[in-house]
Amino acid sequence: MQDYAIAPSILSADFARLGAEVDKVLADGADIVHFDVMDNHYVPNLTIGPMVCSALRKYGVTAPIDVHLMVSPVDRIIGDFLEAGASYITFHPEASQHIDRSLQLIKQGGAKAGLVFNPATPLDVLKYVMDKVDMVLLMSVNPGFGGQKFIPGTLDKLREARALIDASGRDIRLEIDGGVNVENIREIAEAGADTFVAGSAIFNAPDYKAVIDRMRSELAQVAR
Ligand SMILES: O=C(CO)[C@H](O)[C@H](O)COP(=O)(O)O
Ligand SMILES: [Fe+2]
Repeated sequence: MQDYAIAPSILSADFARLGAEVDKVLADGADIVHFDVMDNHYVPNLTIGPMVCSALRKYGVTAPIDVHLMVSPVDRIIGDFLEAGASYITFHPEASQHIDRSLQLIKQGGAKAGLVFNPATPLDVLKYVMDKVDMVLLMSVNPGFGGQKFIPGTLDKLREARALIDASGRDIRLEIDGGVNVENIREIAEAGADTFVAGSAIFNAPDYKAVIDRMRSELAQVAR
């Protein structure tokens, strides 16, 4: 059985009660905290930064924190997130002037590094940096907002990314972000994803555990 991970996006959590929300979703079975950083420049929205990541660590969160950077420029914020306790740091290749350098900054700081591909961004650059990547994140919505609808063409792109990752022989997670829910998670896993970001599907539901349990039972039925 594949090692599937469920990563609730705290973008849809109640920010006024963030520590309690993160505790709850982890106690309810989540594996990873997905942390969306938006700068109102690379994307048309503004969210949270390294101080909030650091506050979650001080509050006692020990689970992996998966920092999804939707910021430009990328490099000058990486050090702050390394200090703040990020486990994964991913960024969009369009937002970095030097993709290889940004990946190295993350890895030299002791975090895992990843690249994020928007729905219309080709995977081309991946082959040049495969040896430095620990995570590939495919966006299944245009970045900037939670609660959007999954773009179906992402399934073919997942299959393409899965083939590249398998051919590399490296231990690289394949994460999907945007519009993931109980109804589509199985099909997404069958296309090759192993890490599932879900914001509104979990945090907008009255019972987080019920949603996560249903996601896991869908994943247990994935055809291999
Ligand atoms: O990166 C993101 C948006 O840019 C979010 O992680 C994503 O949209 C999650 O929210 P939802 O599951 O509601 O689509
Ligand atoms: Fe995200």
